[in-house]
Formats: sequence, C-alpha cells, structure tokens
Amino acid sequence: MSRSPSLPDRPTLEVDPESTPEERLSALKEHFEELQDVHEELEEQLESVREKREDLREQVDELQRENETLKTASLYIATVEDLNEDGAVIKQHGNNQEVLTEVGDRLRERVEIGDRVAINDSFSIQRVLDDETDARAQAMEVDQSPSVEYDDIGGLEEKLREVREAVEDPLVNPEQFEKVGVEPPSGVLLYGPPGTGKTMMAKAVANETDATFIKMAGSELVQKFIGEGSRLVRDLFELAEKEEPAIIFIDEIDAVAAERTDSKTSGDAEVQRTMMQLLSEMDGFDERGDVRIIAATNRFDMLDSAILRPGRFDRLIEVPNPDQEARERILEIHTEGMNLAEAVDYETLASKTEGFSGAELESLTTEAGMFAIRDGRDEVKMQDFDDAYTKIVESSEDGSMPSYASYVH
Ligand SMILES: Nc1ncnc2c1ncn2[C@@H]1O[C@H](COP(=O)(O)OP(=O)(O)OP(=O)(O)O)[C@@H](O)[C@H]1O
Repeated sequence: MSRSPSLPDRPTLEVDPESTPEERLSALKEHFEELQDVHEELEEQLESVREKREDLREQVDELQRENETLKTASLYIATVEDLNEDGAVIKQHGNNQEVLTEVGDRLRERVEIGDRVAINDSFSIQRVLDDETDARAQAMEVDQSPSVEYDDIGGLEEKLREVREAVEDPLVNPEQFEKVGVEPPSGVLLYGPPGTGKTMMAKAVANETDATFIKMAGSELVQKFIGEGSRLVRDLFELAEKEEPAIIFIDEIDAVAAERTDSKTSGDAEVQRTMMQLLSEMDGFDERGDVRIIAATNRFDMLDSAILRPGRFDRLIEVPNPDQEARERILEIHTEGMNLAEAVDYETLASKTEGFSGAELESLTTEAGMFAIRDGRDEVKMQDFDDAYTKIVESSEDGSMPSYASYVH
C-alpha cells in the first residue's frame, strides 16, 4: 500500500533584534516566499489525495457492482478435490464434471481440499460455503427420542389411529403386511390449518415406536444454489437410513411440491428438480426398510398431483381445527400443571373458543397464567382466561377466527 506523502517542514522566522529595518524587511520577504512554497506544496499534495480518493471511490463502486452480480447470479456447487500450483481441481455436484480452475489470491488461503464451493458458469470459485455438516444440521432437526406422547394430543383420536396404522404398524409389525400380502402405504400426508397438531402426531409416533424423528422444513429445501435442494433430499434419506428406524417429517411440503405455474424462472426449475429428487427417493422406498415418511401442509389446494400418486403420498389425512370436545381436552392437557381456581370451566372455555387451533388454545392457557402472575396471584381465574382471550384476538393480525363475535364475557 502507498504511504501518504509527508508534510513539508514549517518554515520559521528568525529575526535578529539587533538587525536594521532593511535587514528585517528582507528576512520577512524571505519568510513569505518560503511560506508560499510550502503552500504550493500542500496544494499539490491535497490535489493528489483528492485524486486518490476519487480512485478509491471508483474501486468501491466497482466492488459493490461485483458484489451485486455475485449475489444475484446463479451459482453451481462443487467440491474441491485437489489443490496445486495450477489451481484447484473441483468436481461439480449433479453432473460430477471435474475441472481444473484457477484460484484467485483472495481465496487461495481460505480454500482447502474437501471444501464445498460455489462456482459460476466459467467454473471460477466465487466463495467457500459453510461446512456441509453445518448446513445439514441447520436444515434438519434430528431428535433421537422426541418427548411427545399420544396422550399429549387432544382430540384427533381417529386421525391418530389412521397415522398409527400407516406409520407405526409397518415399523412395528412388518411381517403382518408380508403375510397378508399388501404393501404398507408409502407416505402419509397430513393437511389442515396451522397449529393443529400435525408435527405433534409425527413426533408422538416416532417416540412411541422408538424411531428417530428427522424433520426438514420444505422451505429449507428451496435453496439458492443449483443442485443443493436435491442434495439435501438425498442427505435426508441417507441420514434416515443410517438412523433407522426413523421417521422423516417434511413440514410445509408445498414449498417444494406446489403445482407448477407457467413461469419458467430458473428458481422454479430448481424447485422442480428438488421435487423430482424427492419423488425418486420415495419411488425407491420399498427397499429402505424401517424408514417411514410423513409430510404436512397447510396448503393442500396448491399441491402438485404428482406427489399424491400411489406409491408416494398415498395416505391423506386431514387434521382440522379441534371441535368442542377436542378443545376441552386440549385445554385440559395444557392446564395440567396449572393452579386453577374452582370456577374455571373447560366446557365454557371451549365453547367460547370455537375456531381456535390447538396452538392458539395453548397460548390462551399460557397468557391466562401470565395475567395471574402480573396480578400477584398464584391461582388462575376465569377472568384471566377472558383477558387472555381478548389479548389473543386483538393481536391476531387477520381476525379470521370465526367465533370472536360470539364470545360472551
Ligand atoms: N391437538 C393438540 N393437542 C394438544 N396440543 C396441541 C394440539 N394441536 C396443537 N397443539 C399445541 O400447539 C403446538 C403446535 O402444534 P404443531 O406444531 O403440532 O402444529 P402443526 O399442525 O404442525 O402446525 P404447523 O402447520 O404450523 O406446522 C404444539 O406444540 C402443542 O403445544
């Protein structure tokens, strides 16, 4: 880096007190000229600093533009196989093409053999990606023994029976299917409004069958890098096989399995590829042994029918908002450890909360407890539930729960 120019010495004026007025005038003149020289020199330095600043500003603009293009351009993923003086040998994911590519000075120190890197159309490395295991860990939630039990789920008895039949029986009693000569359902699709217990059911089945619960959100499968989504799908099934017995739970499956629209952007094509990978993993499912797959969606209407074909998600189970009886049971479950006043009546509360999901009923109980705490009481009263209800309804953004108007205080 170039150093900044040093400042010129400041001229000093030395006048001999014994000197004549002429001599003093001449000394002053000399000093004035010296000052003028310094002034000129400083002007020149200032000008050159200004030019340098202008150059730097242009460089910043250029880097910003480059950064923008990097952020928006589609990049491919590759693994670094070897590093030598000529550059890096990389293997592109998806097509396994091997290429020797130069590595710029900036990246040379950061790239190591085995790294995953993002490359552009000309195979030039644009950046080093996070450790694969990190990326995997971020995208998947793995729980060796989830703590949810069947009894923690309120209502949904019939739905739970269906899920158990499709998921638990093939895991626990595979011979039965062989004896009868039927294939167990491949995948179970739970659909219904948010917060109704879909994830809970999947966790409970995993717990009660001693299977590992592996959750992946569909939105995690929609990746920005080409080939990355399908790789995560492969990872997901590979991990499940390693951990078997295992239950794969894909939440928000609509993110990768929505019906194709007419738009043909590269993002859509990538989502499509991920979905194809998912379907092909499911098609090769029979040989997988003790792995069952459950998916969930709030947007059943958006799904591509390809995923609902026999051998794929061929067991559809609707999980609706709880009815009166289920609401009573859910309230009972979530107030189990609470110190309730005599007057708290589940039946009244349940009839007042028509249209609430299980998750909303849970927050109603928590909020009621908070009101009691704020009031310095250790007992939760009916009034706390009323206050909690008002708070939840008011904070609900869309106000779409049907029964607010019918709530009687
Ligand atoms: N039927 C239920 N019984 C008891 N608790 C429930 C029930 N439904 C929901 N809950 C409560 O709501 C929370 C969220 O439920 P869950 O995650 O299972 O919903 P979901 O249907 O998977 O929602 P989403 O579609 O938003 O993923 C649960 O942890 C639980 O506390």
